[in-house]
Amino acid sequence: MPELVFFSGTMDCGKSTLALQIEHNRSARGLQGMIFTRDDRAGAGKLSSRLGLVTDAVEAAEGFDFYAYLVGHLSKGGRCDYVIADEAQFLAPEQIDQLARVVDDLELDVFAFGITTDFRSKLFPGSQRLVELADRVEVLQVEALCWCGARATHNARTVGGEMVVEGAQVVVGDVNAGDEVGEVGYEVLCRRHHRRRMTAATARAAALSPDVLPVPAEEFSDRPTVRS
Ligand SMILES: Nc1ncnc2c1ncn2[C@@H]1O[C@H](COP(=O)(O)OP(=O)(O)O)[C@@H](O)[C@H]1O
Ligand SMILES: Cc1cn([C@H]2C[C@H](O)[C@@H](COP(=O)(O)O)O2)c(=O)[nH]c1=O
Repeated sequence: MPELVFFSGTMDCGKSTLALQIEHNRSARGLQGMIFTRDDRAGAGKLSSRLGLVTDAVEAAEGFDFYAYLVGHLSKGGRCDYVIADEAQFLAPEQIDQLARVVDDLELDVFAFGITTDFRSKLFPGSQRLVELADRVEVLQVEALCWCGARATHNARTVGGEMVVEGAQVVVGDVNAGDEVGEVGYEVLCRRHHRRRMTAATARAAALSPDVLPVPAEEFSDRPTVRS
């Protein structure tokens, strides 16, 4: 039975790499996939992984109709054995409905890849629809880590290294960026540090702050004794 599968995780957990691996393994067996993406960091019509691999893809911009596109392709004698859709969080809910229709009516597997929540830890509309419609939601196994070493579960947007909670939902960008003043970047965090808005940079700054350095004993002398 063909399936709609949503491969989900934080930024930088290997979603695009897995998309490229699925594509590689299937094409190695003579299957022909149709690859879609939207607003990849590498530019329009590209599906790229931080491991350095990149492939051409059809840019599924706003208003793009997946079902109509694939019906058009097949009816012109084109071949398509499966579908890959990367950066699926950016798709509109109607486009996810079209992908479900591709599975049900065209009987093609659809593998969608994307982050579930935005920098405010709110669902992207496309990801919400995928959770609602997918036959399976697969959380990626290679876990991205928070600076504290815990599993990263949330995506933070940073400006000058500090986490921000205001701004447009969609701002294309990357992790390991945003350290310069005014520069937007992203950082994956565990929930605890996302809630506390504590990024690697602010944690580092706090650790260096005189407030948390060991305080000489005489400075405590005028403080009341804490009873246990
Ligand atoms: N230099 C590197 N060596 C080994 N693995 C790397 C390197 N750079 C990135 N990676 C791996 O690639 C993952 C990011 O892959 P990518 O497919 O771009 O992520 P996503 O699409 O989920 O944002 C990282 O979590 C890491 O496991
Ligand atoms: C959290 C968050 C992310 N984005 C953007 C930033 C990147 O361009 C993509 C995620 O790509 P990845 O391959 O998963 O790293 O999404 C955004 O626009 N808004 C956000 O809140």
